[in-house]
Amino acid sequence: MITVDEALSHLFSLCRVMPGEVVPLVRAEGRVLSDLVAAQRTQPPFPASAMDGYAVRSADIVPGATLRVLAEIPAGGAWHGTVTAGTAVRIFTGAPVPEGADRILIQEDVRRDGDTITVGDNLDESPYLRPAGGDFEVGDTLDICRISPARQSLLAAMNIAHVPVRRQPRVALIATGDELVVPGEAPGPSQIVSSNIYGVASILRAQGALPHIMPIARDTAQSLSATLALASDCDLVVTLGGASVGDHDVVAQVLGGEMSFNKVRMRPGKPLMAGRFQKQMIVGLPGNPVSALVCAHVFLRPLIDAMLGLPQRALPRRSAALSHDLGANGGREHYMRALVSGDTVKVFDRQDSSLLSVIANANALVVREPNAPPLKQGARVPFVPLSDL
Ligand SMILES: Nc1nc2c(c(=O)[nH]1)N[C@H]1C(S)=C(S)[C@@H](COP(=O)(O)OP(=O)(O)OC[C@H]3O[C@@H](n4cnc5c(N)ncnc54)[C@H](O)[C@@H]3O)O[C@H]1N2
Ligand code: MOO
Repeated sequence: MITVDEALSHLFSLCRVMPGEVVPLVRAEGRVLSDLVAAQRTQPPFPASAMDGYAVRSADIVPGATLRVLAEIPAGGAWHGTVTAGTAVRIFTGAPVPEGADRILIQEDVRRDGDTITVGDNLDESPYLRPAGGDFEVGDTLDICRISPARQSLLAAMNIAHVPVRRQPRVALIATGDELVVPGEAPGPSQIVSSNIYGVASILRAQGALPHIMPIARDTAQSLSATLALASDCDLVVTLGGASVGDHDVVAQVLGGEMSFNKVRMRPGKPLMAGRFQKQMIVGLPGNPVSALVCAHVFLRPLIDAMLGLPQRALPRRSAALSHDLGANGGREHYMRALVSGDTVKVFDRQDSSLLSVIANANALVVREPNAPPLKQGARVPFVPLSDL
């Protein structure tokens, strides 16, 4: 058995970075840049007013002073004169600040009477002037990253209408097992509803992949091979179940010999396997629903990031204080379903890898090293967040 870190390194070396494509800016959210992108313009392109008020010379601003208003500049407008001693220009937020002015006096601080303003006596001292290039300069770059909503707006402001991104990996998901039916179907007396695949698909989608749920493969080599053939145009195949040592664990039987590894010293998730089969990358997840979901977080999320050209690294960890004592760990790294609130974490009592109702209420996986000793309430433990906390 290999460690979780070793398994991740294998996954990174098995995968290939996706080719690039260009998408319209409106389609770029959540995608990953394939190249750094350079701003096509400077923002603001001119010194701009940050408030509605009057462009003035700060030397003129003393309580009670009167200034003559020369012109008016709305956002999008321009005035090519100069603000000289004793004058002001009416200006609005976002408009270019005229020559000579070094301060915007907000309109709340003046009294206007025809073409004259009188400076009030309780002044807001901020200059309210945004210098040209205060946000970014032409040629400034956005490095390779996932495009968040804010970055999408930044790209727009940089005047990037078409964005170079990595193609989204198409991931075929194949549930295996004679006991499975699809949700909505009437299960036979010894059948259950296939469940883990839907959560795994969501995890992949959130990471930027395009999951495709394939027909259920039955526990025969022929059925699995036929379903694998349907997935031949996918960038990654993920099987669920049939990975362990049983007589009917068909994934292990068909693919096992070809895999780079087929057991990881972790709990849940021991029967995880991965390799290349007929040139295609395959990851075999264990069938137990919680094992599949935990492995999707711990392995598939970093794998998808690596395929998208992002840094090869494990999920980031945080830490919190235990709200109770916790027993010693066994020989496998344990990813325990837990609930973090504020700076404390409660590890759920029931950790069986079949319990979807438990992981459904978890927002974190507390990570216990192999053979870790018992811990007292208040001890800090590392955890992997499963959702925004
Ligand atoms: N003698 C041993 N038995 C088992 C071992 C072992 O080392 N020696 N490992 C155990 C561990 S750990 C796990 S995890 C499971 C994983 O086995 P498989 O990957 O072969 O999964 P299956 O046997 O196909 O299924 C396990 C369990 O999960 C249910 N399942 C499967 N697919 C789905 C699905 N799509 N949706 C919902 N539930 C699913 C299946 O019915 C089984 O109950 O093996 C242990 N055994
Ligand atoms: O390793 Mo299994 O995934 O514990 O149930």
